[in-house]
Amino acid sequence: MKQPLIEFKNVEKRFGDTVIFKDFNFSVEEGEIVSIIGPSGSGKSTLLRILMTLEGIEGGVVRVAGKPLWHKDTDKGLVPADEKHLHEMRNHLGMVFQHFNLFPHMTVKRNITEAPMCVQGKTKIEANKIADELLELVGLSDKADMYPNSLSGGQKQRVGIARALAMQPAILLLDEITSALDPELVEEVLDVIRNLALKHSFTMLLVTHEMYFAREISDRVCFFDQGAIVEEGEPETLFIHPKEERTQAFLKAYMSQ
Ligand SMILES: Nc1ncnc2c1ncn2[C@@H]1O[C@H](COP(=O)(O)OP(=O)(O)OP(=O)(O)O)[C@@H](O)[C@H]1O
Repeated sequence: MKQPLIEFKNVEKRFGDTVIFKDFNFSVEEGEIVSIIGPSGSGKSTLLRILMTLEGIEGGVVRVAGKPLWHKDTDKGLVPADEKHLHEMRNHLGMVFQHFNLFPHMTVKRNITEAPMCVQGKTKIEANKIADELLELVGLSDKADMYPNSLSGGQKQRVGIARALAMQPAILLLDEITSALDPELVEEVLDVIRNLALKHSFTMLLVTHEMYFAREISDRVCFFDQGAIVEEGEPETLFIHPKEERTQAFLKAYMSQ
């Protein structure tokens, strides 16, 4: 059987005494576009942060491309896989953050070429070629030599997407990428993601509050509450005929906004 690209198995995650995930199971197959929706504080961002090993776990297994991110040590409990292995895993994942996280002292182009050169050992010529193609993809070829602080929020986020794609990841993780934007800038960013989904068949895992967008582009939508998937399914089924009361109440509140 084909391995999922991402797999959480019986995962436990706590912050101090607060349990975020208990016996949590979740997976994403290659080629799938999965959206996670749900109320604030339900653990959606934590899920992505665990994948990026920005957060640890207390139990269970998280696998990326079939390989675990942590292993068990008899004295220390769960410890991250060695740096070489994590480095390899991170190459499978590209993350776009809510607040862009661009390097302010680097030009747009350098923001995109930095990781391919420093992490993947690409030459400047190779990295520049990738950056030029990606800047074209996100419609910002004319901004290559500008610095992030001279761009609009929507343009910054499009650079954020290009930067994540520059590492040629197998999956793109998108953490509420439009929630820090003024409403008139949201569509230009969503258009880039639409294009990736429709024309490039990219595997994606999105945490989003953009319900209409999740419904439009996802293969599967998961409604998350209190660290658990309450309900999941194809968007048309989940959005039109949610079974669970919690899903119904959440969608009613969000879709009427
Ligand atoms: N570093 C941390 N230390 C302690 N608690 C944390 C930490 N990070 C997150 N939490 C808590 O974990 C819970 C889940 O947070 P998370 O950010 O994953 O939720 P979310 O569903 O993404 O919320 P939102 O939609 O508001 O971004 C929240 O109760 C949050 O306060």
